[in-house]
Amino acid sequence: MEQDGEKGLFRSIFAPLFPLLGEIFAATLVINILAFAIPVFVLQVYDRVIAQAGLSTLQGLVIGMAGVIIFDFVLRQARSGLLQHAAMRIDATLAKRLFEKFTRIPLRILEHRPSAFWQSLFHDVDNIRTALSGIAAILLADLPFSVIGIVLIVALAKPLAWALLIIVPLFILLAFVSSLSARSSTTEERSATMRRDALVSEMIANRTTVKALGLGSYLGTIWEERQARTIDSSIQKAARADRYHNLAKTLLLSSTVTLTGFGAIAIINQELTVGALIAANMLVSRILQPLNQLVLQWKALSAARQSFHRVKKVLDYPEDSQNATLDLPRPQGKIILEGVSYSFGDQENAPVLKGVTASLGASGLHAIVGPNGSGKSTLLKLMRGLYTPQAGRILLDEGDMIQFSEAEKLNWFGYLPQDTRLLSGTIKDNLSMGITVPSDETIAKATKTIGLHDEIMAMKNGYSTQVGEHGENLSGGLRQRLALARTLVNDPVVLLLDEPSNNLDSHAEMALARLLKKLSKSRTVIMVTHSMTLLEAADSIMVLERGQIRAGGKARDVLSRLRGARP
Ligand SMILES: Nc1ncnc2c1ncn2[C@@H]1O[C@H](COP(=O)(O)OP(=O)(O)OP(=O)(O)O)[C@@H](O)[C@H]1O
Repeated sequence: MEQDGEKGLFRSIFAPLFPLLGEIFAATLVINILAFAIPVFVLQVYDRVIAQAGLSTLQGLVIGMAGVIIFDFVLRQARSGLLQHAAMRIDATLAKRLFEKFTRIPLRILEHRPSAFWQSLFHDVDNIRTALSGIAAILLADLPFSVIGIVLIVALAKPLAWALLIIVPLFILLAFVSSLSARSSTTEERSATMRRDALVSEMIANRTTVKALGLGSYLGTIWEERQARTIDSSIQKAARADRYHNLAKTLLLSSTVTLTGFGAIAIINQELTVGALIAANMLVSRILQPLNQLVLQWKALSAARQSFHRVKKVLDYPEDSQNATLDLPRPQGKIILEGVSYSFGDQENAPVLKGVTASLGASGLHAIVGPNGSGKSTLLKLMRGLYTPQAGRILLDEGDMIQFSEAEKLNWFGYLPQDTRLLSGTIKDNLSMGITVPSDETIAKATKTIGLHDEIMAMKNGYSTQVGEHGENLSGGLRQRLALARTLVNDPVVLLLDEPSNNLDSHAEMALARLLKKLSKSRTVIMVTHSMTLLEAADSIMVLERGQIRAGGKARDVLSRLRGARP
């Protein structure tokens, strides 16, 4: 099954390149035929020109060889160009597929792996391109044509042909053993590099905290250990590759001595001419050189093979459903939770949510409260369809959330995460990047609703203001309100807000409470909050504790019960 999938991906990537690969094959065939002209030339010079003082033959041979050398150069240049072109096309196809896949993989899988893992996949595509356009690919392309050399040796120097039966399999065995060793050392090196890169990317993402808390020396110790591991695995990989390469060189030298020794005996026995021995030696090295190089290049090929395997594995991950099967009408926005349970990862992890049952909306302002870690944010992500419950169902109106496509959920839900981040670009970019057909009117409508439009217009660059990486050029409060406006641009029917009053002062918090109350007249607004101002504006409150509903009902009743329960 796995094999089939891999072949399938291979075929789908290489099939459009068949005409190009055909040209590469033809060029390689001619290059390899031309390569055998030199040994034949040498044979002729020794056995005819020198033996018979045939200067005119020599003249003809030299002119012919000059033509061969020029043609060989032109063909090699053309083949390199074609290989580069094929590798670029493979890179472009694979990288595009990987990028699209990344945007479609369910959040649970994305969260399961560190960011360094996802970043390294794009380096994997680079690895594949480099291997396919480099010397390793040329060697592989040349390899099958060694058969021509073997046939020529049998024709020119029959008494030496038996030696090839020993030497060539020895080289193939060496290349095979070297490939096994390259595979394991590439895996070790990659895992060490990934651990180091994970630390570096976390450190860069949190550079303010690193600076403010003086974490330099703490992180420095961890970095040194990981960097040392990376260097160590790199050195070990190189040492293993060198060992096999040196072995291959020794084998090459031994082959020359063996062939010359037995060749000399054959000449003495008059079974071979001097020219044939020299030509045979040239032919053997012509066959063995690529095999020798291949032993060295195997680490690049092995790395590319493993990269392809990893990319393929990720391309096989499941996807969020993308396209709607029916053109459904806009829902009312009623959210029903039926015995919803959810746990992160393995079985031994205690479920974060246990049999949560509730009905929220349609319309109204609903709050979810509870201690830290009680599962509030997880429940909000489940309602947005970012996670799928392991037991129970979540319904939007009458429909199970599972059946809705990502496009439908994007249209119907506005979701504000707890840790809101903007992306590099302008204010306008950030407000319009989630909409299929952005218009200035819809953007301005959203910012006016939040009361942000005038504030943005008063800025020097207005909607063209650059927000910086993660929105760091803006104040926390402005970032939060822009993120809120972003949830409104699609005019969603359900608003899911995780701690919407984060970073807001009391004045902005009161304005937000009024705004949410107004919005909740025509849509369902569900918020996770600890803000008393927002809770007092809510219609209903659900209290979560250790993943279960401890209390729920009208906000007034729940608040008075909670106040009464306080010591
Ligand atoms: N992506 C994740 N992978 C693994 N465990 C997670 C993940 N997200 C949350 N958890 C765990 O699930 C539990 C509930 O987390 P959640 O963020 O839903 O709680 P919360 O009530 O929103 O907490 P807070 O009020 O602190 O934001 C916690 O124990 C948390 O460690």
